[in-house]
Amino acid sequence: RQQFPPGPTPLPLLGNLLHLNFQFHRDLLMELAKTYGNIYTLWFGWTPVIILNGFQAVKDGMTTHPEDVAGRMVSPFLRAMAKGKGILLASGRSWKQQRRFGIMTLRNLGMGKKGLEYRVQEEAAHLVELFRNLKGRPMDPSFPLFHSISNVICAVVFGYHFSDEDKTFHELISATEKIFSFAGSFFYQLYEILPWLMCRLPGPHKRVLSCYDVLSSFSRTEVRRHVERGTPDEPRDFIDFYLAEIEKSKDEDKPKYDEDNLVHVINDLFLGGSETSSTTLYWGLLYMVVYPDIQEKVQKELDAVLDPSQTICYEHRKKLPYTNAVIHEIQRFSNIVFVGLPRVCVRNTTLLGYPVKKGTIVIPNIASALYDPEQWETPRQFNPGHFLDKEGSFVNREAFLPFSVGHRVCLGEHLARTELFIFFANLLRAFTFRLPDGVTTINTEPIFGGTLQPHPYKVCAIPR
Ligand code: HEM
Repeated sequence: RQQFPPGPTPLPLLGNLLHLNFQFHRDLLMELAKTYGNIYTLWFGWTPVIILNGFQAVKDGMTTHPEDVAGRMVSPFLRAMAKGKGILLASGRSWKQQRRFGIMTLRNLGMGKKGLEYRVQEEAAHLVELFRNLKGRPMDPSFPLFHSISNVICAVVFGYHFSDEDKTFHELISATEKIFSFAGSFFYQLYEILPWLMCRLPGPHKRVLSCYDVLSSFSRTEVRRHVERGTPDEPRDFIDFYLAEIEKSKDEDKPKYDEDNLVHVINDLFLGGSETSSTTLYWGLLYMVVYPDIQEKVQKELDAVLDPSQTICYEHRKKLPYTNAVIHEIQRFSNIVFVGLPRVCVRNTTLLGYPVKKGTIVIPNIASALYDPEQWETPRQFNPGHFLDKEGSFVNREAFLPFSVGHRVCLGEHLARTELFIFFANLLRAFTFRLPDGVTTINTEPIFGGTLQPHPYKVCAIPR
């Protein structure tokens, strides 16, 4: 223990798990920093985990020696799921290659008339139509949001999008939801501590592994379909680009690209790209209902700047500082990825002055940056003013790190920002969101899972 930054005394076998009530709760982690400082150690059973707390510690820890902390923790459960392949749960050379290829291909797909932005606009228009057909009747927007956002990634990766009724699509969405809600649960923790036992026992962990297999077998079928169709002259979607790369690298000694990796990259894009943006928008509509004055101010700005039928582009954010500030505040305040994804040191290094050995797990507590009292005027209040100066112009804030920071910063950040802006602006231009008649209270506390989710709620989308 003496080799590590300080921390609460661990118990034999369980370490600090009792302290933590078997979960990494953002507020508890921030509370512990008051006693042990902005870098401290917790024991997860026999495994030490270093926590970085507060904007400065998260930023310095992830960017001073970014290469050294770029490994991903591949715990027994995550290994059983993705086998260290793809991007999200991979490390080392393979991760670097897959990530670089993913970024480059998303950039290529972003260009041209029918690029990523066009896909987002198309899905946002479809969602507006769907809400309009409800004619202001109460509805839970969670599923339609999830559907539209994951259809963006489907169009990009598979080259087509699913209809509202498609059975396969419903299966994929349900599998994704189950995977996310399992993360961090009691059985998940148990699997991490006793993998040799849990992998032999039935239970929710086995059902979630089958959900991941549902995703993988769908991705595999799509890859096969593309292979049978043959490589087109002009690649049309992510799979076309990747298959062309497999062809190019097949004569190398150690080919960098293969179908197995492709399946896991597709899963990562689907998992990373659907739940996150749609949950943020789900929070966004909830906050608009809770703060009708903010909703009204956004609508006034949209009406003043945009024609009613004008297609909304990401570029419009520059003329819509208040709307842009509200979207940033939705992301900051909802803090959906709460403590962030654990990293692993890939070599011996130093972290904020402490020597740290290769293989040590580090958690950059993103919530502590987004709620850092030294960085934000009113960290625990929903306040779009955090992103506005005295003249009402938009200001970027360094401590705004919902996509994390360093070498593993979110690969879909640009796509996510485009989605949030275009969906939010389209929805608020077309509708006023309010609670159904007779409903007077709404719960704004999060449910802890793979991401922080709002409690299910209903709203009426009243056409404007
Ligand atoms: C509001 C939306 C989103 C948020 C808040 C978010 C947040 C994050 C965070 C915090 C990480 C972990 C970074 C780290 O390890 O330090 C991450 C990784 C990742 N995200 Fe996102 N993300 C969002 C949307 C997306 C989208 C739309 C895509 C797909 C195009 C995506 C794909 C990924 C992938 C593949 C990784 C793994 C990167 C790696 O390990 O190298 N994300 N994201």
